[in-house]
Amino acid sequence: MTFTNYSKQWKIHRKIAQSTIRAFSSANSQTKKAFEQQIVAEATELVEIFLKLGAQGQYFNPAQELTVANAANVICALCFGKRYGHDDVEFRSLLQRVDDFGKTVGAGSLVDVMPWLQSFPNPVRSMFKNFTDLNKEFFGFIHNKVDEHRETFDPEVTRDMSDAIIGVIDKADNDNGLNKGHTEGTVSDLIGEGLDTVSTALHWILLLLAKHPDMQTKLQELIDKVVGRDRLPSVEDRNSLTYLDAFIYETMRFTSFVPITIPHCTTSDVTIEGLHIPKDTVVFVNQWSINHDPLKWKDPHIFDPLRFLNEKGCLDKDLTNNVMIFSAWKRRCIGNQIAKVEIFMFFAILLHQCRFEKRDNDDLSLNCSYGLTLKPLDYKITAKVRGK
Ligand code: HEM
Repeated sequence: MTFTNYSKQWKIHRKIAQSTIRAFSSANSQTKKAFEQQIVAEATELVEIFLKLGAQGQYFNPAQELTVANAANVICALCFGKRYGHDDVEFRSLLQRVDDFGKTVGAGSLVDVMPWLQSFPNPVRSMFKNFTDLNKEFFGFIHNKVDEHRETFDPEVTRDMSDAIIGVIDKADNDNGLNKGHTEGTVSDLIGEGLDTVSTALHWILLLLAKHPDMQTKLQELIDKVVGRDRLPSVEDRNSLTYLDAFIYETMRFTSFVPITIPHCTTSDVTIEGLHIPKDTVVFVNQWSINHDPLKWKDPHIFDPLRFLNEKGCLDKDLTNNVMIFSAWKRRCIGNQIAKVEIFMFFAILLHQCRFEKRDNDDLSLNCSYGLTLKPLDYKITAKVRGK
């Protein structure tokens, strides 16, 4: 779906994916609760792991554990009904594939503009071949999982998103033009898009928390006032924790960790502000530039979550709507709602339970590695338990 052209069939496909996500996250109060509980369980385990890694003031790189907690245990549980342990070999290897895919795609390829480079041996051709091999491996993994689901499919019991999608696409009576290949395609879109993005957001959030201890203190004072120390934060607390959401929006704007969207293509000749773009031209939305436009943002290169709060401490909706990270219009990300809930819950629980600190003489670089998402360079922090 993600890489298909706009068409009637794509519209049906997207609708199916959207309603599957809704059915497992926000369709009614029961699904909302189940989704939230799943995140709480993963975030609580993540707290334990961080505290263990940070025992006796040791410093650690949080990257892998963040990816496993979010990716393995939230997205894969939704898609496959299976939760993976933090040391699971099968899962670690899937994560490696997704990471390599991100790096290869993000590196850009001259093959895009000079397809004849594929015809003779050269470094660009090798990279393109790697990319093709990675795709094959990743789809092989998804294909096996979906096939296991097909073999044990029971129309009376929908165990997870894979079952739901099989039910609507494979077993559908009506001829909606979709076939079994679209079932695997939908599952791989959800896994592929949901894996890397949310954990990258959390990766930046931890870095920025450790880099700005004064902000971390203010966030923790607020969370203690609203939630107290006797229970964990919940989604219901969100309206009273606007500073947390402001911090999340500012992280998304400031880092713009999905700097450009998936490639799109003009469906007709178009002229924008005098610039002629012919039909079938590949175009991208430059989200980074929108999020750093000095005409829209005061001091765009300064990290300042308070820019999103008005004098009453409420979120300024006009400003939060201006943050461009999920793209816009017809191809806007369909996982944006679950992503926001996931990020908020992980962030709130980690903040409530731990204090994150950097080494005194470490400035924590804001430079990033370039892939499909912009990730912080490896950094180390420690986590200290927050008392009652
Ligand atoms: C912070 C987290 C996330 C960010 C920043 C993000 C961002 C994006 C962006 C920029 C696009 C491309 C839109 C375009 O090409 O114009 C996209 C597409 C998509 N995203 Fe997300 N995403 C996130 C999380 C998720 C999650 C959790 C899921 C699903 C479980 C998901 C599923 C999708 C799908 C299926 C598409 C393709 C939509 C289409 O082609 O119509 N995303 N996302």
